[in-house]
Amino acid sequence: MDIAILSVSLNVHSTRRIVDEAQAAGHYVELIDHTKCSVKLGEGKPQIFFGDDNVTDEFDAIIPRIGAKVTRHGAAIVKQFEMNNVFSTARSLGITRARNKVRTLQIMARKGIPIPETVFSINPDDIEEQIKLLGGPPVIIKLQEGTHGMGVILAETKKSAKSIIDTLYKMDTSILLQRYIEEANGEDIRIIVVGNKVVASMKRTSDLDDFRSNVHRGADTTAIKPTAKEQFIALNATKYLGLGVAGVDLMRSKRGPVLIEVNASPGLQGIEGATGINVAKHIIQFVEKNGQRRRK
Ligand SMILES: Nc1ncnc2c1ncn2[C@@H]1O[C@H](COP(=O)(O)OP(=O)(O)OP(=O)(O)O)[C@@H](O)[C@H]1O
Repeated sequence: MDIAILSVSLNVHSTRRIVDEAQAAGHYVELIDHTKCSVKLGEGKPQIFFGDDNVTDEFDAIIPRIGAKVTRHGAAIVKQFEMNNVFSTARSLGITRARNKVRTLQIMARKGIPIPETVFSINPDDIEEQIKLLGGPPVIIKLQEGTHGMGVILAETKKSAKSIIDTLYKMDTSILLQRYIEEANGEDIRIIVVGNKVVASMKRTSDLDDFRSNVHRGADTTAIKPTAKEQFIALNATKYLGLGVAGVDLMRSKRGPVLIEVNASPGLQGIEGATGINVAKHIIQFVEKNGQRRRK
């Protein structure tokens, strides 16, 4: 097959892993930097260019690894490949939905997937009420589009919560407020779903002096077998968002597992290291099953 990885650089570990596994399986694989792609619409079939190269009909499948900073343009490029009937491991709608935590949680709430008690608002006159809706402090304050744990704040008192929330509202920053799941003890669970199957799972445990369990924040990782309920949540969340490949983050709260967020381009280094599972190979096998080989 001819496969394009949509990623900004081959120096990204996860991109490299996917390229290596695709080549090992005998596929032709090309790195397409979506930030250097243009689309021409108008007369005839829409054309996709990578620099000067017309890549409209070059690939049987694409694997998007769209970073946080260029989600909108990246998703538009994915959409164009989709509209031209090229298989993608992530639908463009899924990429944009997963990018925004409020959007993700709204969809999960409608579908009955358990999530932490969450409030979103932009009203600075009503902050005490909003904190009360979560049962009072401590509360978690999150940027709607943060990554790697940046933009996740624990406010332990009403005073600090009020001043932080007020500042962020006045700076026109989109945030959400969440109950602090203290009982999780700084642990969360990352489940990797590939094509409707749970292929790998790990527990991430935060550093002693941090509540955030992101690998980028120095969390420890161990392989786990998720419970049947956790697997159910991960598989359904991925399906509802429209993603073929996803990293689903859960926390174990006192009322059971709750979904924190879904990542459309999950990092592979942490999970492959913790579990010894070749996740990149699973992704390539998923592409082999679903990509339409073009007639040349
Ligand atoms: N409601 C909460 N209660 C307690 N801890 C939380 C809560 N929400 C998030 N955390 C902690 O903060 C970490 C980062 O949160 P979250 O995953 O929402 O942010 P992120 O910046 O999008 O991270 P990533 O880029 O890895 O997905 C989580 O891994 C978890 O350890």
